Amino acid sequence: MTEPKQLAVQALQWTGDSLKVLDQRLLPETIAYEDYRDALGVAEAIKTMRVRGAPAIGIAAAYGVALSVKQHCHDRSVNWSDKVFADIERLAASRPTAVNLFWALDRMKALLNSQPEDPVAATQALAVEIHQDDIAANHRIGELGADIIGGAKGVLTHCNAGALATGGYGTALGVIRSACRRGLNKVFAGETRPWLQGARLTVWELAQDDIAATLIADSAAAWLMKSGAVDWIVVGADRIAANGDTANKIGTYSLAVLAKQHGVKLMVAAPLSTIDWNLADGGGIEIEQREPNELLPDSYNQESLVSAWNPVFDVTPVELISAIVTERGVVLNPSENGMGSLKL
Ligand SMILES: CSC[C@H]1O[C@H](OP(=O)(O)O)[C@H](O)[C@@H]1O
Repeated sequence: MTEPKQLAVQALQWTGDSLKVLDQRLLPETIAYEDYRDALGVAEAIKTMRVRGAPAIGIAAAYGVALSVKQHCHDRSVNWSDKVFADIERLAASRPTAVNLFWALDRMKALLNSQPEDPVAATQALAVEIHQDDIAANHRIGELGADIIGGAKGVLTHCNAGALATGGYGTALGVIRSACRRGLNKVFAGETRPWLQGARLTVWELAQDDIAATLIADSAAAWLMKSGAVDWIVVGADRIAANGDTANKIGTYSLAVLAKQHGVKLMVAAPLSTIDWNLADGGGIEIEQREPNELLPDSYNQESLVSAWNPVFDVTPVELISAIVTERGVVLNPSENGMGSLKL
């Protein structure tokens, strides 16, 4: 079994005093990194989806806090931590659904409230730790997920839950990478309208690792399942409630309903930082609504009669999920077995 290689192109790179962010709006045609030195810039990079993907959003926010501390902590004229906590609120307001953002900010706030002797070094070290822990978690998730889907005829994934959405290696794509190293040779990716994370990011990312993927239109998923070509759907997550209900990219819920109809199993692959233990079920998950112009062709944008409804996540009830895979372990049939085995 060959060692997994780190994807050459990474969503985030910490330079020691700035955060380089790959602008994913430009992929796959253009690989361009932007350099951020303050929290406001990082918040904007998250809001505009230069960086996207639940774990990657959390990691970027952690670096944003470290940049804020570096920027403000030498300003002895005011209580510098007030400025940092104001920046933390701006980071928290960038996108609402991925709980990893708030999980990372809570860890940074707890560190700051402990009043470390060297807050610059301490916050940078924690941000790096969050980043590296995510990569390690993804490799573990990949292996545990591959143990389950081993021997699958084919796998369908949705959106991009890869190295581009995480610290590296990926969650759903981590499972696919690990399974491909064990012989999986049929991977399908949904285009994932309207932002096209599948068509622009997933098939491109997998190709960087010499993994061939077949792109399908989102509307072709049912016909693909009926053909018998796939026996698993593997996706990431943005927020998993305590009962296992899962928020993920819009279209995941319809894939789950279709999977049940066709005897296909659904796997959710996510680090523990994606589980919101404070939320009993998925009913309370805030679903991000993005601008209509991300969906509407430009020609319609001037037409007042034409509008667009653009929720960018949906919630899959736990009853439709066959396996939830985390770095701490796997829950099979979570609606029957519960999520307790994943809790500290
Ligand atoms: C590894 S989690 C990636 C997760 O985030 C994506 O959403 P977005 O591209 O809008 O940030 C999508 O839901 C993926 O499953």
